[in-house]
Amino acid sequence: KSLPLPPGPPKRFLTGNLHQLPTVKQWLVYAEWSKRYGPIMTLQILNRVTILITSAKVALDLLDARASIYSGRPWTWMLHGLAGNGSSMFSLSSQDPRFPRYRRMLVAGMNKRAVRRYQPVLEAALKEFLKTIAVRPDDYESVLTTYSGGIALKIAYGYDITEPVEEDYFVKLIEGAEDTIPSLVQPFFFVEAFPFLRFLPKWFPLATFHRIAAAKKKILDAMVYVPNEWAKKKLETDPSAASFFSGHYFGKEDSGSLSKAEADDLMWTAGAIYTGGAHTTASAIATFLLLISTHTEVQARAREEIDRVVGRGRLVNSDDRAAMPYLAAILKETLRWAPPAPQGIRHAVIQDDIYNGYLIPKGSAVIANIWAITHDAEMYPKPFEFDPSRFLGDTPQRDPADFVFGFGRRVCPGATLAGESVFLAAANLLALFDIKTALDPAGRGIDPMEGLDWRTGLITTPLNFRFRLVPRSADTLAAMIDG
Ligand code: HEM
Repeated sequence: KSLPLPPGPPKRFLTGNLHQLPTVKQWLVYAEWSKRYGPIMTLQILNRVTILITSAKVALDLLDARASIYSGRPWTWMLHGLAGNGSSMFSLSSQDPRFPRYRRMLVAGMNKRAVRRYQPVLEAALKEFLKTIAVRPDDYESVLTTYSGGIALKIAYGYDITEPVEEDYFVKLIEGAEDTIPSLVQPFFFVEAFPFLRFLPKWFPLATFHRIAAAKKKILDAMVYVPNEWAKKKLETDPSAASFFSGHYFGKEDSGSLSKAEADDLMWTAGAIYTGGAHTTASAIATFLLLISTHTEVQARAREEIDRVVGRGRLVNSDDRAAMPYLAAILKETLRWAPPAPQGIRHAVIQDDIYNGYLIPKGSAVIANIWAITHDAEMYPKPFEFDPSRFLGDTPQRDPADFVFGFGRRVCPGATLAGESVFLAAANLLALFDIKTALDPAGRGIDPMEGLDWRTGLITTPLNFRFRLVPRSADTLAAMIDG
């Protein structure tokens, strides 16, 4: 206990670093701070300690190599207590007896073999996506969320998005839920440091936190309970409908129906697929569109690879993937250049630990700055350049998948599904369209990188950039998508 905490920006009495907390794109600010304070830093906000990690070595040393003690989630009054989200996969402590059960179910439901079974779902979603993005490129955020959210909903519950998609209840729910969890785990809520504040009546003028928690609880609950009820009803009328949910719903053949605990596990794990699957994959594809529209040589080389492997008569499918190393390199570089979850999800350390002479106190939140890791010039020279060739040849740079999907026992269980969905979208966009920058009224290309902004939140995404999709051949486009 006499050891120092890792260094960090100077603190104020009582409030610690509260006054310095960045409100937007925190990953950029923390990366800047690390130039001064090193790859492991402390932030103290009120009475809570957060450890910020900005190097691959420290992240792997702690979150992977010591995963048995670094795979918790920090407990907060807002998210766990007041919004009642403690049972969700994302919030559940690794010490909770449900944790290994949830993980087992999710890994079995989304491993390579399971994802192969989902091919028809992916192909149907892909065709819808290609048709829609061709006519609504400016609406890419919503079109992409519908693609990835649609896949997640179908796999999790067997749910088909209804037309018009903008009106579909579950799609609207995903779109509205984007910043729900991050907005609750903000360290500046005073109720975290002074839990007695939770007894303030909800109408009390200073009890804004109560009203925020109640509003967010509504959204979080709806994302789990509503699809759960829908899926149960659906199975009453159509017991053969295949999904993650139906695969577990009827219980094991010898034991009959589900126990209450099993039904709860199923509700939260299916909910995790729905919640985890929507914005992440969409972000990766949006970044791909941004980068490929501005890197014409990369685009030409990828298209040449696709035409060589597939020809021009059919859509690209998952079996083609192994024969497309250049596209694989583009997709690695896309995830490295803009990791969709730039700060991952906060871990917690469940016992006191010592690292390089520093104390990491039990209960600290631990944030791995994934963006800083994938922009570390020692591991990825010229990190701001988009250069897929860094992953080719005899000495490829390290696969960013080692970082962008998180760490230790919490590593993303949806990574295989994500890889497949992103590959199918990217490969077929390239196969069907010339992906070009938008034009200004004088017919000149607009550089989308100029003044580009990114969403702040758990999942980031490039905002409001424009591009054009010019069909390589109108006839083949219609035939291939409909055929
Ligand atoms: C490119 C796409 C994706 C990226 C970059 C990504 C990234 C991440 C990251 C960084 C974490 C946090 C891991 C940690 O705490 O260390 C995570 C967790 C998670 N992801 Fe993904 N993800 C993606 C797609 C998906 C998909 C498609 C699904 C489901 C269909 C999914 C489901 C989950 C779940 C359930 C967790 C929580 C795991 C836990 O708390 O133990 N993700 N993901």
